[in-house]
Amino acid sequence: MRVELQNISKRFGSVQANDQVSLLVEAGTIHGLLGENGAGKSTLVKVLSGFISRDSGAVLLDEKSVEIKTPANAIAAGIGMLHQDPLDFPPLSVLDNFMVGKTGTGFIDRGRSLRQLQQLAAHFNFNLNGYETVNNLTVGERQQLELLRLLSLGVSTLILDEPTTGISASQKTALFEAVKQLAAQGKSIIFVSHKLEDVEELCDRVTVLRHGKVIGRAEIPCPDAVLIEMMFGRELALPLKPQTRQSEAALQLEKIRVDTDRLSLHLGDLTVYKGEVIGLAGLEGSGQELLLLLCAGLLHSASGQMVINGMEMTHKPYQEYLDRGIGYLPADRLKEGLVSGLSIHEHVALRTPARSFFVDWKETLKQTVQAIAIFNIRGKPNTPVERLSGGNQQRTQLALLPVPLNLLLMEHPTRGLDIESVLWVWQQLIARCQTGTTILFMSSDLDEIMRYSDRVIVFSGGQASRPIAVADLTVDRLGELIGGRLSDTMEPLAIS
Ligand SMILES: Nc1ncnc2c1ncn2[C@@H]1O[C@H](COP(=O)(O)OP(=O)(O)OP(=O)(O)O)[C@@H](O)[C@H]1O
Repeated sequence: MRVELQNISKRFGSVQANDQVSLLVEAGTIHGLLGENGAGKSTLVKVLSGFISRDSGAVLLDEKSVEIKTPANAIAAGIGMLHQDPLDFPPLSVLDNFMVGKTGTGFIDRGRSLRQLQQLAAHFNFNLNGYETVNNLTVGERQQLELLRLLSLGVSTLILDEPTTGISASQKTALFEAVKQLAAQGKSIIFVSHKLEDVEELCDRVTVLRHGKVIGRAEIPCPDAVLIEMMFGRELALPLKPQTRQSEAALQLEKIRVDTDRLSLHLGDLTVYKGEVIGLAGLEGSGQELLLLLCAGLLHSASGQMVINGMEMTHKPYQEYLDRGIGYLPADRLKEGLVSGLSIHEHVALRTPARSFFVDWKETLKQTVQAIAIFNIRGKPNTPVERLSGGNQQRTQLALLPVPLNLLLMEHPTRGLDIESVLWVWQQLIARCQTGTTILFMSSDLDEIMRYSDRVIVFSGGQASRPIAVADLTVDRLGELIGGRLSDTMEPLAIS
């Protein structure tokens, strides 16, 4: 199906999110939509998929004007969207989720739906069990399920909003294979992404948005520098991470065991040094999150000892961790890091230690204005955090970190951020390391782990490898280590 958006405009209060945006996607092609955080990409695809109503402009499918006011209208018109955070029902089974949205002659045939699910899954090489609860699936598997559901509803235009964030390398390969197959069958695909390597691999052409307007279009292949110049209006330089000398210990762990309902984490002896950056690699749920939560004081160990900056911290209350300058940056910015409904100013007030019973709103407003300027946040003191774009939410989280910061624990620090924000975030973090902050971070982006870590620990099923110097690794080797069994490939950091 040929999809055309003509002069779409959409305003949110004072923000012109889309300003006369036009986009043409020919049937059988994959069209990339690029742009910095807040450029207006999600707004545009939400207009097309019926989640947002436009102020003006037109949508044409196969050259006929259509009115799309709801997601159901969009599905009826053959347009489906795969959201970055799957919009499914986690307590229900895979099959129940697959059947959502199916309308028929009164009752739905579960047996037939199951067969359809199995056929589609086999066709795309997805490993989905209809009776599994969606809660137990990885983000990648939930995405596969949603893709099959949309296909079973007969969509001929598929929108993918940053689909490679949070999925494993093999899931990405399977997804890309499926998307290429769908395009070859004549479906039109819109691919929203920040990752230029993904765009290069998948797309036929791209449209670049900046400040709500179309800034340019390009055929792929196209040099990264040209796309970056279009997205940001300038060239970007990679921040360099100087090598850290291993002198003073910042974090010492001894024979740690952490037990949760899902997983037990076993760690042997580990020393991390002041100013060091340790990358935690592994499939999601392999234990790296538990290590971060333990070091942040948000989870207690069942056994073992933890010393941070020379202080015994095992089983100390959370407030002590805050007092010692230990910061934690969760991956889910809006659920765990920030409080939806509160403004940037209210967050700064919450973070500021109270000198009296009353909040000093004048003083905290001054601090907020300063933080907005220093961290280059696109928002006003009274902007509710959920209205900020992903990159600006991350800048706000960073602005709220304690000073001084001795130990920083981060889950996916740059997930969903545009390239400029990624570089900016790491510039700030490297500067912090040079003043003695130690960083432990987990990421599914192996390039990020290789680029910024001094040493890498690979996790698998609750076990961790000994730290490996990045100089002794390549991205491919790291991928192999993540995919393999620890005992086969490297020395584990397990309790002896
Ligand atoms: N519901 C909303 N209410 C108010 N402002 C909004 C709303 N949704 C988006 N905006 C604003 O519209 C602008 C465009 O946002 P949009 O989410 O479309 O950008 P994006 O290119 O998808 O960004 P990102 O890459 O960070 O997801 C931003 O300034 C954002 O803050």
